[in-house]
Amino acid sequence: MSRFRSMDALSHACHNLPQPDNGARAAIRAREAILTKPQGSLGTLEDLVAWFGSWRPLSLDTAALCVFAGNHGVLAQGVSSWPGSVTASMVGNFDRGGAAINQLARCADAALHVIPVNGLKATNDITRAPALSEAQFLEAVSLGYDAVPETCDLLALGEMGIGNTTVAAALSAALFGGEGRDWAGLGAGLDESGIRRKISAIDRALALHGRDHDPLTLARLYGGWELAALLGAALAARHRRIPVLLDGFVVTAAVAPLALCAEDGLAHVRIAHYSNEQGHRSLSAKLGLSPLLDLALRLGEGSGAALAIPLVRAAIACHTGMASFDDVAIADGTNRISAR
Ligand SMILES: Cc1cc2ncn([C@H]3O[C@H](COP(=O)(O)O)[C@@H](O)[C@H]3O)c2cc1C
Ligand SMILES: O=C(O)c1cccnc1
Repeated sequence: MSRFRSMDALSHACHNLPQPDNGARAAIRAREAILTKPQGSLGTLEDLVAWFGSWRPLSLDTAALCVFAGNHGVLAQGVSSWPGSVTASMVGNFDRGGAAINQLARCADAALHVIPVNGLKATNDITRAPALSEAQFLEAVSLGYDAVPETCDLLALGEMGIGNTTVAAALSAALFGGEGRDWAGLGAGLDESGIRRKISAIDRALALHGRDHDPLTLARLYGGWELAALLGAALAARHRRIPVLLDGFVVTAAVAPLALCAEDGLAHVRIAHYSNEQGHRSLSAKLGLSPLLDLALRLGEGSGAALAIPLVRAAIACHTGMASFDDVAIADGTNRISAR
């Protein structure tokens, strides 16, 4: 039985969210100002620690990286240069430790959880029918919600699903406006004719389902198994006050409906990097979020999210480990460091 038994129950959970602790944030900002450095000189690290500390205490013992995998009926429209069987092959590769994400998770000291959704059986083709029924959508959101480890201080999110840049583009267009050509990118490597098929598939899906639905229904109509699970995981993290690092275009599109359900619905997330997938910059701008890194990645899997975990660790280490100007004055007797 799904945790969320109806769209209303899910909608209620998306509209009633814990809020950041603004007192904790202000205390962090105040301490930042007395640490032994010029004001503001740690830039985005100062923003990161204030963000993290508005959700939970400043220690990062356990980082978890959840990668959800799913397949897509829209592949029948020739929108990817890879067959759907590659999704299962890559899940096997993740399990054996041979993928990029295995190496990046290890470098980040993050526990990698790979979660195939619906036995990797595909959604409907969104050019012909809703991606998922309500029951299927609720099942996938619930699975994602329950996949977030009980004990983790930071959650990074990734995905694997051949064809999923097409459904992420369609969902982005449905949520924020525009056509296929505004949101379709190269995905895992498409040629000219492939891009034309992708744009056409997105436009036909938009014509079929329309945009005049609530954000969760749009996620159900256009998204897919792993996108719904990602939304559930981001929602669980919010309810448990766990900060979240999003990966690239697909993960950002998957959780974007939360931002439209409630003002500040994504206050607990940061986008880890600018993906080179076309559409990610506009999507980040629509959400009012500035990605942390710009490394020209266009992989998915959670690669960018894993790379940003050490930044959060670094931000917390500076804030908690640095001496204040008063500490220095006391330690060396008289020599207070001060501006002339
Ligand atoms: C070998 C391989 C490994 C990947 N790892 C992530 N993706 C990425 O590419 C897919 C999306 O691209 P599209 O929409 O064009 O199919 C997703 O699985 C995404 O995670 C991969 C793709 C391939 C082929
Ligand atoms: O940014 C992404 O999420 C992405 C980019 C290319 C391929 N798959 C995913």
